[in-house]
Amino acid sequence: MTGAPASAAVTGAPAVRCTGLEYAFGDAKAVDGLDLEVRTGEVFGLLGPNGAGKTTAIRAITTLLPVRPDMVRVFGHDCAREQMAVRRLLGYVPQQLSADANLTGRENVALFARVFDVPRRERAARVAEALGAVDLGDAADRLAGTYSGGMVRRLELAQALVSAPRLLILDEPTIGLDPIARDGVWERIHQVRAATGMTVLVTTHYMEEADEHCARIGLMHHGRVRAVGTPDELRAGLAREGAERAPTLEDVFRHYAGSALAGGGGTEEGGDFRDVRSTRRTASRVG
Ligand SMILES: Nc1ncnc2c1ncn2[C@@H]1O[C@H](COP(=O)(O)OP(=O)(O)OP(=O)(O)O)[C@@H](O)[C@H]1O
Repeated sequence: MTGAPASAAVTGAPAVRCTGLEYAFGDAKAVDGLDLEVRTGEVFGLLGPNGAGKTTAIRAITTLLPVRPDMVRVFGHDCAREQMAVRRLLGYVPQQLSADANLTGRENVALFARVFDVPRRERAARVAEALGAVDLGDAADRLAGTYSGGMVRRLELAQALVSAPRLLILDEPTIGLDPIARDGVWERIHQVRAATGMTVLVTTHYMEEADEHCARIGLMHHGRVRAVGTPDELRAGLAREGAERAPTLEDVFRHYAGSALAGGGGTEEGGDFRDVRSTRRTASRVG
């Protein structure tokens, strides 16, 4: 991938800083005093049960939901006052399907390149580069509607990467995928991150995925982060509280959220475009 764009105006600032972030839908507080810091260059996982407020927090960070000044900063830029500056630094893969089944992979990514203002003369090369980075070069000219579930997610990853973001935000990128397709998505994320130094903020229900792929994890429950640390720190923290046996991350989660998270799941092939659409519809209904 092309290297990250010029460094942020405010050097030394964390990739994301939320300070007392609140967001309510009517009377219902979806995010309720969230404090969160995502360090530059790390993969940070926001973990929590349905309704914990993960997606709402993510949408506030992406500037898709309005927030008050000084509640959320991205590389030092205030999400309330400097929305465009924030957006220029972001790549976002939402929970909802963002690829169009009736366009080819290349056309889907090209559309994002236009929306994100990739200079016209660089566009074709950047689109090809993004598709190559997620291993879709050979399938680039097929309709996305013919892709498997894993390919659809990788296509959405390419859409988010085409603008060479400094911060990639992924909302449950592997939901409904089989373990092989999940690994395929993560492999590409790690490759691009290693090449560009981009920061990754990801939400997931999958404990084992967070354990394996995230440098640090924030456990979210009822609109707030209840515990934060590396997976080892979180386990060690619970052990110090007198757990009878060596605690697992699942134990840590139960301790803070009082319930379990989802385990594995998905079909062997990672489903197809329609499966992805219906899994995510179901997921958003459940939420
Ligand atoms: N558009 C909306 N209108 C009203 N309430 C909403 C809306 N979006 C989310 N909520 C509510 O806000 C709370 C937090 O939802 P959110 O989607 O942020 O949680 P989540 O942790 O992302 O859950 P999931 O894992 O299911 O995606 C929930 O109680 C949810 O029902």
